Amino acid sequence: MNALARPFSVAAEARLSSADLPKPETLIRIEDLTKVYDPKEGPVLDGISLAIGKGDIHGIIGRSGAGKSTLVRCLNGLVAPTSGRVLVSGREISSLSGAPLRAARRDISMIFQHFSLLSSRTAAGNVALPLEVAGVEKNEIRRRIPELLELVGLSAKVDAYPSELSGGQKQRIGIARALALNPQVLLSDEATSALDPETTEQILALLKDINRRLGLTIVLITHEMDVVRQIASHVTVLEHGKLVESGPTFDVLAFPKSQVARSFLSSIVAHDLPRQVSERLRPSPAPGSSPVLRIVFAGQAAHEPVLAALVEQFRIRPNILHGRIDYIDDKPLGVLTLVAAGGTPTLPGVLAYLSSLGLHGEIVGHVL
Ligand SMILES: Nc1ncnc2c1ncn2[C@@H]1O[C@H](COP(=O)(O)OP(=O)(O)OP(=O)(O)O)[C@@H](O)[C@H]1O
Repeated sequence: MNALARPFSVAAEARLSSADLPKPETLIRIEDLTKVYDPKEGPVLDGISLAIGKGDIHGIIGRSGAGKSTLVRCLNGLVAPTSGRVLVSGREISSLSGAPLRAARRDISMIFQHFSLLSSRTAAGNVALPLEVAGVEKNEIRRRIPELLELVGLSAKVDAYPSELSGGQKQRIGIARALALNPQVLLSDEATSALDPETTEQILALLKDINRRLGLTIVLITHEMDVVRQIASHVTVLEHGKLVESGPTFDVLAFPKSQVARSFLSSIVAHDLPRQVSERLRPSPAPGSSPVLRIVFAGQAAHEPVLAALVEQFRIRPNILHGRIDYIDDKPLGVLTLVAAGGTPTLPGVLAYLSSLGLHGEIVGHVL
């Protein structure tokens, strides 16, 4: 297939945005959640309301100190909110304590950045731990361990101690342990932050696979938008304890409103200009210059013959510089950058035309 035609045709799949699909059953409901640790510091979480669907992989992203860990710890009752409610499967976690809270927590397990494995126990011993604490019979534990280790691809390491395992293998054990009691929700607190990019990709693929096979709902906190792009079906952006943006990952990343989400789009399109062009790029038009136009193809308008319209309607001679497709939640997001020769006088009309199609058009600069 012609590489330049690809953004148009594949983007058609994006028309089936998750926004168009029937809404899944809500598993986690967060209602007007506020947390104040120190009244002198103000709220760390400020009026957060959010619904997370059953079977979703929901990314919570924000800069350091935005309140991500606090929010996730409110979901399993490790942190008690100052006001507001958290309901998981209709059960109000934020009102529980003691034995009922411990019982509810069996349904909501967690994996951590530094794995939190017991160094004195083998892989099998670590996976057995939650089963032992829950009072599961020895025979049943013996049956479950190989099953769980197989699920995470580590059957061969049953007798290995954590010191004999790589970071990725330790996290696999952490995941097997977290799944031991068949939870409905898995919370992931920066679970790939200590891993190299290749191992991160493998662990994210494993989480996605487990999500699909078991229908497990995953809530993951991260400061890396690329983790969200690779795995999350939905994303919530936190800034200074406030929810600033939330929705299907594709929609948030393709049409970002917050600075955090916008910076992702800039990062995937920032390096797409050939050096000969970027060096000649000027912020303002000059006599004889042509604008450099970047078009982001996403959503409804993928079937429109945009390039033909630029030529016929706006008398532009497009010179394609770069085309690229990224996949977000398995949906394509296409970016096309071109010199719009002869297009300076009609630029406002071009941008209005793209906008009327729901496409994002942007003037990157001007070249002579
Ligand atoms: N137990 C606590 N007592 C007092 N303040 C706390 C406590 N836990 C977190 N905070 C404060 O709450 C704010 C938000 O912290 P939190 O860990 O929730 O943010 P975060 O987005 O997860 O940050 P990071 O990415 O750095 O882990 C920070 O200012 C932090 O110092």
